[in-house]
Parts: sequence; structure tokens; C-alpha cells
Amino acid sequence: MPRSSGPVRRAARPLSRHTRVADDFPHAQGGKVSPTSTAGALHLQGVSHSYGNHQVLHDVTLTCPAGTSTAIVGPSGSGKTSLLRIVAGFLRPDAGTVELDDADITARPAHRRSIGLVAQDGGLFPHLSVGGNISFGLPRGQRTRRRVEELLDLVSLTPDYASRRPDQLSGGQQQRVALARALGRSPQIILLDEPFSALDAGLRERTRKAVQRVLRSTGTTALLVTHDQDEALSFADSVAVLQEGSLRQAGAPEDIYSLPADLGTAQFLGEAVVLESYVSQGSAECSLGTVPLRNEAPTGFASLLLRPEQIAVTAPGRGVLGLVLDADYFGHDTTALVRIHGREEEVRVRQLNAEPLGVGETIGLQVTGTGVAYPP
Ligand SMILES: Nc1ncnc2c1ncn2[C@@H]1O[C@H](COP(=O)(O)OP(=O)(O)OP(=O)(O)O)[C@@H](O)[C@H]1O
Repeated sequence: MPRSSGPVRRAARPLSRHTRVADDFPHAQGGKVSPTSTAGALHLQGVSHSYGNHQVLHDVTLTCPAGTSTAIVGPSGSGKTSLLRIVAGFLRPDAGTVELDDADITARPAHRRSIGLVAQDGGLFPHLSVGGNISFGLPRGQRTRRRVEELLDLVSLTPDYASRRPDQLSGGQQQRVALARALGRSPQIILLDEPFSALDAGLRERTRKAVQRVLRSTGTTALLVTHDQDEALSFADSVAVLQEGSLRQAGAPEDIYSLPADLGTAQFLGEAVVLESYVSQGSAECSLGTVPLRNEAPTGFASLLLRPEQIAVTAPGRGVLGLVLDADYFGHDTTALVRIHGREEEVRVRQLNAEPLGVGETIGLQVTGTGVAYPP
């Protein structure tokens, strides 16, 4: 992949996406640590790695511009952690290079890289206080109470937390202390290895938003490994999809979601409705009617990708008839599995703020928006 095809920093997102953070963690908006320089551009070029004769990374090329967040997603065993360990310097790739601000750091030992790591469990030292944990990561001259308090403030924890032990903190607070410890050295890059996975849903979201704010306010480049597709799409400026050790696609979350490189990527990032279709002149004919395409596809049979939220439920008589086979209520939305009348095909539909559909009910189905066609 050419260097320019990696993730690209997008314009700042609208504030509305972050307003809840301000309520939950008021200090996380800016903190007292001044933004760092624009240093911290990471570039992986042709990185491959094998454990014994098992090759787990194949020629991975990825660019993370300074100050951006990139989420690495992919199925279990696809090589995400191995890639992170290579960036951290814990693992030396068999081939390829790791570059930081255009300097080749592939052979540089971990402790000489300006990289901080936040592990899944936070990795705090249980025998040290919160202050001790944060001080531990600081350069000798900076191990002062003031600096510890400054870092606590950055992650929206008050100074009195410094004297607590890690086991006296919630999971989310431990993660924030781990982040404060990692940020204390002003690293150019922060590696986050499933840092929120141990937290329950509400705390996870709040901690994630707070961390996102801190990373943005300090201008730190971040690489996040996650199994959670919603987290990847909402947290990062770019998403990189690894499958069997190869980088399948990298780009802005909305691009990856709306125009996935292949059906595997589509199914990995969100629910996918895949229908048989016939493409001609920019549209696909399928069991739900004629759907305009947002990609260029050759005339002929194709698999058509839609997302469940694109299939609107209408009264029978409008659109295509469908029979509700199964329905689930989630509060904010409802989903249903619907068999298209007279066809073998089944589609999942999602409706916001709707009453759950009844199993056995006959409904109408209409596609909104455009689809993506892939060769069969
Ligand atoms: N130290 C090791 N020795 C041998 N094989 C390893 C080692 N570490 C990882 N592997 C193998 O390398 C492959 C990639 O592992 P890796 O941990 O990088 O994947 P992952 O995408 O992070 O997986 P998960 O999502 O399950 O954490 C897997 O098949 C794994 O079994």
C-alpha cells in the first residue's frame, strides 16, 4: 500500500459528539498539560512477523499522522497485539520498518522509544499508591506532588486520589490513572491495548470519551486495539482492519463503514444485509427492488451490501412484502428478522424509537439510500 493510503487526519469532529464528556469529566476538556508538539507521526512499512514458522503479520503498511487516533480491529488472532508489540519495541519484525517522525526506530529498544502503553487491566502496581504509580513513570526531575496532581487533573481525578491504592479505585478510575502514568512521560505515541474491555457499558463509554478528550488535548498519537466495533468507529480518527495478519483496509470510520473493501470487512464492522443482485448502469436489482449503488461495479451478478438501518418498515402494500420471523427490543431501537415474500432471502431491519414488530406480522419493506455491490 502506498504511504499516502493510510489513515488521514480528519477535520475536528463537531463538538456535539463530545458534549457528554464535558458533563461527566469536566476537566477532560483541556487539562493543565499544554498540548504537545506535532511530533509523533508513526509509519509502518511492509511489516511482517512470524512466530516460528507461523506467519502472523503480512507486509503491513500503515500511516498514523501525528496527533491522530487509529483503532486496530480484526478477528481474534488476526495479529493486532503483535502489531502493537512491534510498535512498542517488545517484538522485532522479521521484515519491514517502524518509523517515528521519519526516523527508523525498528531496532531501537522499547525503553528508548517515546511510547506509552496502557494495558487491558491498567497494569498498575498494586503495592504503590496512585501517586506512586504516576511518579514511577515520570522522569526523575519531575517526580513532584505538583506534577502528579497535574496529571491527575488531566484525567479528571482530584488530588486526594494520589494517596489511594489501586484496589480502592473503580475500574474506570484505574484506567485513567494508567493513562495519567503513561502520559506523564509525554510520549509521542500511546498504545492502548483493549483498555476499556473490563469496564461495564456506561463506565466504558464515559472513560473512553474522557481518554479521547485527553489524547486530543495533548495531541498524542494513539493506537487502540479493540474487539468492539462501536468503540473503533466512535473513538478513532481512523480504523485499520486486520484479517489474518494482512491490512485489509484503513481509513476514516465512516468510509470503512459505508464502503468496506470486502464483505468480510463489512460483516466485521456492523451488521450486514447481503442480497443476491444483478448490477447494471449504477443500480442493483435485488429482492427488495432496485437499489442505486455508491460504488462502481461491473454489469452482472453481485452480492449487494445494505445495513439494517437502511431498510425501512412500511405498511403492507408499500414496498416489498415481508414476514417477521423474529423480533428484538433494545429500548433505543428494535430489530427484526424478516423473510422477503416469495423468496428464500431473509433480511434484518433496524428501527429507531419504534414499537417491536410482532412475530408472524406481515410488513412492507423499502430500501433507503444506496448499496455497495461486490463481485460474487
Ligand atoms: N508469543 C507467541 N508465540 C507464538 N504464537 C503467538 C505468540 N503470540 C501470539 N501468537 C499467535 O499469533 C497470532 C496473532 O496473535 P495476536 O495476539 O497478535 O492476535 P490478536 O489479533 O491480538 O488476537 P486477540 O484479538 O485474540 O487478542 C495468533 O495465532 C496467536 O496464537
